[in-house]
Formats: sequence, C-alpha cells, structure tokens
Amino acid sequence: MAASVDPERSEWDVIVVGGAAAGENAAQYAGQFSGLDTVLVEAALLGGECSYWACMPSKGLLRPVEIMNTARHLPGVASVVEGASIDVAAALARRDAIVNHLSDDSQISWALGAGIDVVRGYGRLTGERTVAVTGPDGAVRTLTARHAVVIDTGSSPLVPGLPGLREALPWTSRDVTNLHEVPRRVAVLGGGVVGCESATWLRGLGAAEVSVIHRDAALLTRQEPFAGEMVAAGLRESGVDLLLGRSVTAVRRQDARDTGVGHVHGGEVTLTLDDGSERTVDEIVVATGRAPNTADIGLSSVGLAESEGRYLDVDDQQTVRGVDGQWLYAIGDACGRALLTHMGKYQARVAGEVIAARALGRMPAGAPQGRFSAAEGHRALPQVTFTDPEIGSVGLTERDARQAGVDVETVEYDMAQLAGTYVQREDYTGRAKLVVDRGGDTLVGATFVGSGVADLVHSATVAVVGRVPLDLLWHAVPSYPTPSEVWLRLLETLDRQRRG
Ligand SMILES: Cc1cc2nc3c(=O)[nH]c(=O)nc-3n(C[C@H](O)[C@H](O)[C@H](O)COP(=O)(O)OP(=O)(O)OC[C@H]3O[C@@H](n4cnc5c(N)ncnc54)[C@H](O)[C@@H]3O)c2cc1C
Ligand SMILES: NC(=O)c1ccc[n+]([C@@H]2O[C@H](COP(=O)([O-])OP(=O)(O)OC[C@H]3O[C@@H](n4cnc5c(N)ncnc54)[C@H](O)[C@@H]3O)[C@@H](O)[C@H]2O)c1
Repeated sequence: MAASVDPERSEWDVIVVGGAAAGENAAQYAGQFSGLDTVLVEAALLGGECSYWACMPSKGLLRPVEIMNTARHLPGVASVVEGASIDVAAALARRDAIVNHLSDDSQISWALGAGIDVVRGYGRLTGERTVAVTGPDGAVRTLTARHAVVIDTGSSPLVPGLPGLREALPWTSRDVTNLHEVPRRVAVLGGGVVGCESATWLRGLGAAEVSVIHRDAALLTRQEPFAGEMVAAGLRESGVDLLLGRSVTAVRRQDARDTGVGHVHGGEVTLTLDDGSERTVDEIVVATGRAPNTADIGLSSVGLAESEGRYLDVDDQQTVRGVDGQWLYAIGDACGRALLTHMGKYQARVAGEVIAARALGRMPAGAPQGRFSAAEGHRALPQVTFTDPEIGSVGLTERDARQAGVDVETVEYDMAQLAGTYVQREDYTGRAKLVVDRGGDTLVGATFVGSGVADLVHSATVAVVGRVPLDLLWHAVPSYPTPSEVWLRLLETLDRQRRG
C-alpha cells in the first residue's frame, strides 16, 4: 500500500529512520501522544524484522511443535496423536497468515490512522537533522526534522567469513522463519537463541536429521548454565544431534542457487569440522549472531564515521553520544543495548517522551528520571527463549552478579515438585533459580526453565524493577495450582538455607 504523504512535503518535527515496531512506538510517543508531527522512513516492510522474519513467524512455527510435544505426553491425548505428525502445510499456512503474507497494508493503515506519516525508501543522514531518502523508483527526497531524528534500522544476520560458507548461500534467520520446505537433513551453525529455537521447529516439523554445531561447550551461554543443559537435553531427546565444542572450518556446495527465501538453496552441502570429520546435509542455517544496520546510513555526515557498522552508543535517554544538540537518537538493535523487540519498544517509548519533552520545553531539570530514562528497565532485561523446555529469564545470572560485585545469595527449586506443573504433565522437567542481593535483600535475577514458564517472567521483572524486599515478596501469594507456586517454594527454600 502506498503511504499517503504529500510528495512535496519535506519537514516534520521528528523523522524515524527504520519503521520496525520500535520505530512505530517512538513515532507514537513523540507524535500521537505528545502532539509533534512524525514520519517513518521504511526501506522494506513497516513492522520490521520482528513482524515478518523473526519473532512472529518463529513463534508461529514453534506453537504446533509445542502442542504436539505436550499432547504426546498427556494420557488421554497421547493415544490419539500416537503415530501422527504435524500437518506441515497447515502450519506453514498459519505462519503465512501471521506474517500477513508479507504485506504491511494493515501496519500502514494503523500508522496513518494514528497520524504518523510513512515515506517508503532507504534513509541516510546527510547532516544535522536531515535525511535523504532514496525511494523505490530511485528518486532521492530530502527530509528535514525540526527537532529529532531517530535511528531504528535494526540488525541483519552475521554470516562468518568461513571458507566457502557465503558462496554456499546458506539459510539465515529470514529463510528458516519463512521456510517453504523442510530440508530433510539440516545443520544449524550456532547454539544461541536463534540456533536452539530453529532446531526445535525444524525437527518438530519433520526434518529427519538436525544437527546443531556450536563452538562453545554448552548452549545458550548467556543464561544460567542449567538452562542451556536442560535445553540441550530436550533437543537430544527430540533427536537433534548436538556437536558442542565443534567448529566448521570449510563448506562446499555443488550448484548453490538463489531459489528464494525459505527454499533449499541448491545441492548438498558438505561441512568440514575442526576434528577433520565431514557432514553432508541438504541445508545449513547460519545462526551466529547479528550485525547492526549502521554501515550505510550516513553517519560520517554527522561526525560518527567511526560508528559505521557498529552499534550506536547511546545514553539512557537514547540520545546518540558524540553528536551535539541532542537531536539524534537510536533505539532497538541498532543501539545494541538488548537485541529484543520488547526492549527496543521500551527504548522507543523513553526516546519518544524525551523528544517531546525537549521539544516542548517540558524536560524536568536535573538528571532525567522516571519515564525520561531507560536505566531501570535495562536492569531487568526480561527474555523468553521458546525452546522445549522454555527459558524465562530476568536480570543478572549468578555469574554476572558476582562479576558486578553483588553480594550474591542463590536459591534453586525443582519445578517438577509443584502441583501446578504436575497437572500440566506428569513428566514435567524444570528448574528455577533466584539471584538475591544480600545487601538489600532484593532480587537481581531470576531464571525459570520448563514448559509454560514464559508467564512467570513478568512477576520476576516486577520484583527486580521494583526492588521488592523478599519479606514483602512473601506476601505475594501464588494461585494454586499454577507454576507460580514456585515463588513460594523458592522463598521457603531460601528461608531454610538461611536457618542452616
Ligand atoms: C529468528 C529470530 C527470532 C526472534 N525472536 C524474538 C522474540 O521472540 N522476542 C524478542 O523480543 N525478540 C526476538 N528477536 C529479536 C528481534 O527480532 C529484534 O530485536 C527486533 O526485530 C529489533 O527491532 P528493531 O526495531 O531494532 O529493528 P528491525 O526489526 O531489525 O527492523 C529494522 C527496520 O529498519 C528498516 N531499515 C533498515 N535500514 C533502513 C534505512 N536506512 N532506511 C529505512 N529503513 C531502514 C528495515 O527495513 C527494517 O524494517 C528475534 C530475532 C530473530 C532473528
Ligand atoms: N526468543 C527470543 O527472545 C529471541 C529469539 C531469537 C533471537 N533473539 C535475539 O536475537 C539475537 C541474535 O540471536 P542469535 O542466536 O543469532 O545470536 P546469539 O548471539 O544468541 O548466538 C550466536 C551464537 O553463535 C556463536 N558463534 C558466533 N560466531 C560463530 C562462528 N563463527 N562459528 C560458530 N559459532 C559462532 C556464538 O558463540 C553464539 O553462541 C539474540 O541476541 C537474541 O536476543 C531473541
């Protein structure tokens, strides 16, 4: 859908370059809620990576896998699904519906309805508060912001420069989330979040051989160690081959072809591993991290040449450091504070409020606090990893807390011991851990592993952000029988530990 913007118009209060979910929030908070006029500049689809090629399609693909795994273990249902497999065509069709068939019509309608203009094209800074937009027809249009420019250009998959890897045209997160065929044999390179989640749905959707090749000795190394171990056990049980502590040294592919996103990109791929062994698969998925989309957005025109291709350094108002005048902001993956949609949107809300307050002379004196600072939210950093079992985590791991000099005390509990998890499935496996700051007797981190733990994350986020003393947390009574009973068990166990 074409955005209905006067083609002659060139000035807005706020220009947002990159129209992902975070950019939309920044425009909304600076514009719709505060009265500034805003424009989103989007090179591809309004809604960004999350809506079409990341969070939404991946969670859509994982859902039938999760339901099937639960059903296979639940008496009364197990016998019904015995020998059955997921209807892949229907699951892919639902994924296509979730990504709106790669159309952003509804997003454009939402933006225009919210009073946010949209200009389609690729934006580059050309100087203070100016952005040149190259439209789909190649024409360049220069836009000027009266108050602020927000960078929300996101990130792209990082494909390592291993011999033969790029030439093999491997799948990246865009292909594996938008797959149109399930490769029979597939190797996933990288054991981080994308690697573990995509191995889960590839195997669940019927790939006969799935291997994860990971250079570290454990999966998901940013989490508590038990979380990576439990996900590894779950993947192994489902038939995924984990090659931990192994690296790929070379890749060969006959007849590599660009057959389109989510289609197998040519003939067999042979991977050479660092122990000299070889492995032949039908497709390889590269899940080795992300690179910020900041290499070609005109940063040198505003004195930030050294930031090209790097994460933009921002303060807690999301203002880019190193630029005078407080007019340049960065949010989402481009600023590298947390590569998560909800955190990008949080940064966007803060940036939007700050931009409006600065523009309208409403910024309170003194150090910015409250809704004008993104410091508090970054202490918590909630995340759900949608594997089987799931991981829900908030704040610091024990290792990170010790490194940060916190006087650490920890407590763990087996989630399978709860009535609330037993009713979910008899063979429930899970574990929870709290990281406590002994000084303030408050929570600085929490990790839950198990089926259905995603919904526990927000309670931990509230406890960390609110610095709720454990004595007060005691009075937050969990409903019975639900997995949230783990809170009570953790506090009781901590009590026993303290009494020796
Ligand atoms: C497979 C996968 C699954 C994920 N699952 C989750 C999840 O479950 N939960 C979660 O919180 N996070 C998840 N993430 C991370 C999440 O997708 C990102 O953190 C999020 O998309 C980042 O949003 P963003 O606003 O930074 O920009 P992006 O979503 O990266 O979008 C940037 C936008 O800017 C546009 N753009 C770029 N350059 C320009 C330019 N110069 N001019 C104009 N437009 C431009 C692009 O076209 C794009 O639309 C996942 C990531 C992957 C890869
Ligand atoms: N559910 C979610 O919230 C969710 C889901 C997917 C992605 N994400 C976000 O997207 C981001 C990117 O995910 P990701 O999995 O691509 O990155 P990641 O950083 O989580 O994991 C990448 C892994 O690849 C390994 N690696 C890097 N270079 C390598 C190489 N040359 N050879 C072998 N291994 C190599 C790293 O050691 C790391 O363990 C994450 O930071 C995460 O926040 C979130």
